[in-house]
Amino acid sequence: MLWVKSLHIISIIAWMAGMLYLPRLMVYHADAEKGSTQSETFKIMERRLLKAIMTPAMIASWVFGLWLVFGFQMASFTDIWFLIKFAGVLLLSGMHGFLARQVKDFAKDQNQNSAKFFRMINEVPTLLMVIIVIMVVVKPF
Ligand code: HEM
Repeated sequence: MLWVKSLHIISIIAWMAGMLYLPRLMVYHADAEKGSTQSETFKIMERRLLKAIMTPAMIASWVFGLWLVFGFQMASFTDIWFLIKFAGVLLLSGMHGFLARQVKDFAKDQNQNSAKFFRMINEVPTLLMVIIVIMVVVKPF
């Protein structure tokens, strides 16, 4: 079980690193001139971060997390802390999908959102992470 938990935490660190960094890249990308070398470099950085790191890390986080639940009965859907954590994880996964959509829009030079928008969006994964970690470690409910 501790091996699976370690793999769970390792994959979450990789996923979260991307979830915190990708919107930050977009803050700068939104202000870069379309077609400029800088904008093209951001496109490559965003695509690689998403495809090579974030998506595999998200899948691994889910696999190891669900393994802890169903393989080792570490949590139950009747535990309030777990329901709150699970809701946080669903929102985080939704945010991942939203960012993947933004990467596609940037790749087509069709981004409509401002740097300020991405700066605000950048806070969402941080907030969700705080809630999720408190739920799973403190288990206050
Ligand atoms: C993807 C779906 C996920 C599922 C099904 C899941 C499920 C679980 C379960 C059952 C445990 C063991 C609980 C315990 O030790 O009592 C656990 C541990 C943990 N999870 Fe997740 N998790 C998921 C995603 C996440 C995410 C996104 C984060 C952080 C942002 C996270 C952070 C942690 C941490 C830090 C631990 C270790 C807690 C401890 O050992 O005290 N998990 N997870």
